[in-house]
Amino acid sequence: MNDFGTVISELYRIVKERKEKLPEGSYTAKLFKKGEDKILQKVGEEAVEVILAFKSKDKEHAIYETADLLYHLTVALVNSGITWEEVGEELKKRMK
Ligand SMILES: N=c1c2ncn([C@@H]3O[C@H](COP(=O)(O)OP(=O)(O)OP(=O)(O)O)[C@@H](O)[C@H]3O)c2ncn1[C@@H]1O[C@H](COP(=O)(O)O)[C@@H](O)[C@H]1O
Repeated sequence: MNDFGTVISELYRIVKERKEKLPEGSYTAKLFKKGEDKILQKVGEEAVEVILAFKSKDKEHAIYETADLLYHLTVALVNSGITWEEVGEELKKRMK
């Protein structure tokens, strides 16, 4: 069992570093170079893929596509200067 918070924080850190350094050969850097419209388009595409994966009732496929969406959401968050901690705070506020 991994600690989801640790994994998502580490992913955020790596993605942020890619934005700052824009290394050659990095898919993440390529997304940042293409800009916001491309990043948000990928979030939309991956969301549709998540829906299709859940409809397929294939658990492994659903997990794979959910991870893809979370990665692309992380890129969108970094691009907008929003942290997963801020999203977590919003979720916490809703807890009853
Ligand atoms: N978690 C991911 C991750 N999930 C998915 N992907 C990439 O997302 C892409 C999605 O595939 P698609 O077929 O939808 O897109 P595509 O046709 O390749 O490209 P587009 O023209 O549609 O953008 C694939 O190239 C995957 O490799 C990811 N790429 C990177 N990461 C993380 O980001 C970090 C930095 O990686 P680099 O981008 O390689 O530096 C890595 O350490 C990982 O932790």
